[in-house]
Amino acid sequence: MIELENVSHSYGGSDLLCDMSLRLAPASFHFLTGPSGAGKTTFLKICYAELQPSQGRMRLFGADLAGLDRDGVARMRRRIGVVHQDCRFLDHLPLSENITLPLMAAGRDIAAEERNLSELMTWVGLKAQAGALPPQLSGGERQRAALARAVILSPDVILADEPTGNVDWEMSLRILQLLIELNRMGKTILIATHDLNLIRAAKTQVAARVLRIKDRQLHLAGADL
Ligand SMILES: Nc1ncnc2c1ncn2[C@@H]1O[C@H](COP(=O)(O)OP(=O)(O)OP(=O)(O)O)[C@@H](O)[C@H]1O
Repeated sequence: MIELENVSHSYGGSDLLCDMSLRLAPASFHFLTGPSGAGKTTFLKICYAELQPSQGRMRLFGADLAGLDRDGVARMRRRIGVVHQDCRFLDHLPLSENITLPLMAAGRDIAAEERNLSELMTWVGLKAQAGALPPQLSGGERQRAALARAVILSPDVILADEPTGNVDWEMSLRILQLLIELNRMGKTILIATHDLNLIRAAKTQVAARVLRIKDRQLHLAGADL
């Protein structure tokens, strides 16, 4: 699904990520952890081709990114749903319109997707909030809405950057459960998080691999987590 080969990244000449290789297999479940500022968001941006690494090779769904034109990259990116750390809603648009924005961007007929939207809003428990504006939502509602938007195009891979960052434990477990359900439907999941308890909770239900960024390197964490 996503393959990084000897990928490194620097900002302004200062090394952040060094020589990282990773292969996310279909229907796999991964966590990415590491201290604040270690480069987790940067790593995710490379994975969904928002950022081109300073060095190394990237393959999305078997295609080498270096050989794709802009349209080709955009096509590959549509197969990846992203839950951003800050949710990134347009505050003047109702929630339902925020969630359908990726459909518009992909040139799909929104009217034909009404049932899809309705099922998705029910799935994330936000049917009653469809007409609300993003600033009127709680943190947990925003995170679930961001997840709904990330999956509206039925992506093969979901990348989530701190999807439980600002919510209590009960809501964290609810969001985790949604991601586990997506994985059981065959989606590949990569979650960046600081929350080791969340990782422990997931490991009771799925065979999750835990990656850690430490000293600019990517490590596979042991079972001692
Ligand atoms: N566009 C940028 N230009 C320059 N430096 C950047 C840029 N984006 C991030 N950085 C720096 O790279 C480092 C890693 O940032 P990043 O957001 O990837 O870390 P993170 O592990 O996700 O952090 P956190 O857990 O706090 O969200 C930070 O020192 C940050 O200031």
